[in-house]
Amino acid sequence: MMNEKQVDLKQAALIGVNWIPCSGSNTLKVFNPASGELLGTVPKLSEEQVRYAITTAERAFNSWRKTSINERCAVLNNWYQKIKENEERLASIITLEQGKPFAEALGEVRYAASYVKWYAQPALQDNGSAMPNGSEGESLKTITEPVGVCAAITPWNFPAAMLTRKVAPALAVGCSMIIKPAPETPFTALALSELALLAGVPPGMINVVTGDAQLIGDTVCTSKQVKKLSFTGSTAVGRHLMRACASTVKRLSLELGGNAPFIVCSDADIDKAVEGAMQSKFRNAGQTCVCANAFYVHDSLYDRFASAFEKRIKALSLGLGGDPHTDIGPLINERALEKVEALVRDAREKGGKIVYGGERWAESERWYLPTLITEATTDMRCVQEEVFGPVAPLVRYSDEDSLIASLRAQDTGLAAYFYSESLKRIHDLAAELEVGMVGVNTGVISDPAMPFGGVKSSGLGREGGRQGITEYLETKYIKLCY
Ligand SMILES: NC(=O)c1ccc[n+]([C@@H]2O[C@H](COP(=O)([O-])OP(=O)(O)OC[C@H]3O[C@@H](n4cnc5c(N)ncnc54)[C@H](O)[C@@H]3O)[C@@H](O)[C@H]2O)c1
Ligand SMILES: N[C@@H](CC=O)C(=O)O
Repeated sequence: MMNEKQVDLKQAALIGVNWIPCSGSNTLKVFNPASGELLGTVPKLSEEQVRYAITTAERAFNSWRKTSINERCAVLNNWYQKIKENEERLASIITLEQGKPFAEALGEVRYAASYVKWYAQPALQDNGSAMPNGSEGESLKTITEPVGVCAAITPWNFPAAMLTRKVAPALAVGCSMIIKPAPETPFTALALSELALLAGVPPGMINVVTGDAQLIGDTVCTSKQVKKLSFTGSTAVGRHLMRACASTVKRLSLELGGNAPFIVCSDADIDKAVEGAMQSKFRNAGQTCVCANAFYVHDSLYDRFASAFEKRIKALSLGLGGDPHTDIGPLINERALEKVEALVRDAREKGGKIVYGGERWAESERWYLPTLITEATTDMRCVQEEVFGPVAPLVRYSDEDSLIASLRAQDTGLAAYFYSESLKRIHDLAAELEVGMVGVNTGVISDPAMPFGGVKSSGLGREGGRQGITEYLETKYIKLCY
């Protein structure tokens, strides 16, 4: 892994071909979550500068939309190659500003690149249809057109993948982008955008605006020039942006918070379930939107599952992201740590048994110990809310129908996981769970070729797969009489 000097962090915003440097004290400071050290700064753009970025994106859109699919896909392929050639550098930036172990950061860069490669396929694009049996003298058809200038607001937990998952399909169909990265992790977005320019993405097609979230959000949401907003982040901010977009009736994609149940059915293979639980819970120290949140374990194998899970959790090693032995990095900031502490305190007060962990790491206050809570109950906050940390509450259940009914009543609906060896149960449960994505006998579901997204308050729309393309297209119906 490289250090901050070796990776040469781009401390600027990007509008068109211009890198806007920091000036004076009007800057955002970016810290290394593992050490608290200042990594660098990016400028806080003014409203006028954000408006200028939008106009620049509109100008770029007006020529890029006329290019051929093959030309656009060739540029995306070049971008993919540049990302691959720079994967170690990009992964180092992610570890420095986000904290995840370097191997996970490298995994994220490859995952991010896979979206660029996926959307570089011309055959994915639906170019409309014709009605075969139109009446004599008329033709009925539809064509698709890029929606126009788009805005992407992205979170800190997957600063590379959440960006390419939006930008690649947008560019593929001809849209330009204004990107607002999370203030904690702007350098990954800036490095990816620099590589896009080097790959031949025309200036203005990708603009990175840094600064005050509220100001940038209000400016893009109320701009008539911006035709679509794609947001990934918390449900609270998603709701706010949805309201702000109402004035311009903007197209919206919202990838919001989850609370994924992980069910271990009475006929589950315990070893496989524990393996899946480890992968699903502790990736990025639990700071993943599709992380298993609470575990619902059938009474008949609760104790065996808990003891095998405990053994694996105790073997996790905490440390710096650059250390190849590290499984768990720091949490992103003090606010995140305090939230996890509050949820564990609440579980303890309500009778949860802290079998392992339950506090900050003695060696550094920036890490939270991987934590196992048994005898968790559904009234606990760590079961009801998205923990976003390395805490695994285990709820005991015996009646599957009432469990499913209570999960269906949840407000969130991003992902769900379950382990079972019965074909009938697999079929029935996958249908009954009210979520956008289901993992059956696996703890890992993400794939660029498949639609990612949630239902209920977990969001609107899908990213990835063929569906990810249609989010950036309008359909036009043409009736031609001759
Ligand atoms: N469904 C998904 O695909 C997905 C993926 C990753 C993360 N998430 C969710 O994101 C959350 C964690 O990320 P977070 O803490 O960065 O979320 P967040 O909502 O606080 O921030 C996300 C982005 O929104 C920006 N933002 C905040 N307030 C804003 C405002 N008023 N106007 C405009 N922009 C604003 C932030 O600066 C950041 O760029 C979790 O809930 C997680 O589940 C969801
Ligand atoms: N890690 C997720 C994104 C949300 O955090 C993914 O698998 O795409």
